[in-house]
Amino acid sequence: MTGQPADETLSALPQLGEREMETTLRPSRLSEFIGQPRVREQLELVLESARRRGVPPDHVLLSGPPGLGKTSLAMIVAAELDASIRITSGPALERAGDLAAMLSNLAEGDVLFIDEIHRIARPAEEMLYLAMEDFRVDVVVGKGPGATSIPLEIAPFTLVGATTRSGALTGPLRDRFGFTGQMEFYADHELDQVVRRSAKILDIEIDAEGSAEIARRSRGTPRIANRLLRRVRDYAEVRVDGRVTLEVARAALAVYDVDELGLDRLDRAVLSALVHSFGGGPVGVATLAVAVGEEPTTVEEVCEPYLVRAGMLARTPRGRVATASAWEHLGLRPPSRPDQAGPTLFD
Ligand SMILES: Nc1ncnc2c1ncn2[C@@H]1O[C@H](COP(=O)(O)OP(=O)(O)OP(=O)(O)O)[C@@H](O)[C@H]1O
Repeated sequence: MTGQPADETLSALPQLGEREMETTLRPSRLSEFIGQPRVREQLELVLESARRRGVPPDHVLLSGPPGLGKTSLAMIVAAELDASIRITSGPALERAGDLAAMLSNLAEGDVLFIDEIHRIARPAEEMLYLAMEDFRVDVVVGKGPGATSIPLEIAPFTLVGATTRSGALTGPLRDRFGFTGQMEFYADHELDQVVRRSAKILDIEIDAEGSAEIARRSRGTPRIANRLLRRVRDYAEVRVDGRVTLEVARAALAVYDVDELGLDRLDRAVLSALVHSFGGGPVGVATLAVAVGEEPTTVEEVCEPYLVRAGMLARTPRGRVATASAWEHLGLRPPSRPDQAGPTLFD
C-alpha cells in the first residue's frame, strides 16, 4: 500500500480535501490538457478513430507516478466521447460481486475508470478479463457442487485503468488493454503553463518569474505545482500585497521547506540515509525504507521515480546507489569511486 510521505506540501499524493480543489483545476478537454504530447496524440487518434467507426474505443491503461494527470485524462476520455464515467478503484473491488454490480449498471458506451487497478483482488480481476474481451460476466450462483454459472451480457464499455505500477499488473490483464499511455514527469515549461492556467482560474496575480519558480520546484508534477501555487498565494496575501513575484515565491517556498530542486523531506531522508548510513549504496529498497521509516512501496513509487529522473539515484541490480549529484545536493563531496569512502563535509 502506498502511504503518505512525511512532508505533505510536496507529496505527489492528494491531501485530505484536496480532491475538490483539484476538480476546479482539472482540464476537461484534451485540447486543454498541458504536456504529455505523446500520450495526448496517441489518445486523440484512438478516440477519433472509435468515434468515426461509431464503436467504443479500445480499453485504455494509463501508467505513471501519482499526480501526473491520470484521473484527469480518464475524465477527458469520457468527455471527448460524450459518455458518462463511473469511477472506482482496485482496492474497492474486493469481491467479484462488487465488480459485477458495477459492470451490470453500465450503459452502452460508458467509461469505467478503475484507479490503482494493480490492487484489484484476483476474483474480480478474472471477471474483468471476460468483461473486457466479450462484454460478458459469469455470475456464480450457489456454493459447492451445486453452484451454477450464469452468463450475463453487459453493455459495450471502455475501461480506463490507472496504475502507478504497470509492472505489478498480471500479463493477462495488461494484454487486454488496446492502448497503454505511459505518463512522464512534466518539463518545467509545461508546469509553468499549468501554474499560469491555475492562477488564472483561482484569480491569483502572478508574474512570469514567479510562476517559473513554482514550476521549477514542483518535482515534474502538476498536483504539486497546484499545491505550491496555493501555498505561495497564502503567503502573498498575508505578508505582501497578494501579487506573486519571484521574491515572493522564493520567500514563501522557504517557509514551506521546499528546497531548490523541489525535493521534499522524504526525498532528502532517502538520499541522506543512502549516503550517510550506506556509504552511497548499493542498498536494497526494503532496507532503505526501514532506514527512513516508510513503506517500501512509498519509497519505490512516490519518491524514487523523481530522484531517478533528477539524476540523484540509480536503481542497479545490486540495489539503490546515490549519484554524485546526490552527494553534492547534500553538501558533501562524492567519493572518487561510488562504492568507496564515507561522506566528507565541504568546509
Ligand atoms: N496536464 C495537466 N494540465 C493541467 N492540470 C493538470 C494536468 N495534469 C494534472 N493536472 C492537475 O493535477 C491534479 C492532479 O491530477 P490527477 O488527479 O489527474 O492525477 P493522477 O495522476 O490521477 O493522480 P492520482 O493517481 O494520485 O490520483 C489535478 O487537479 C489537475 O488539475
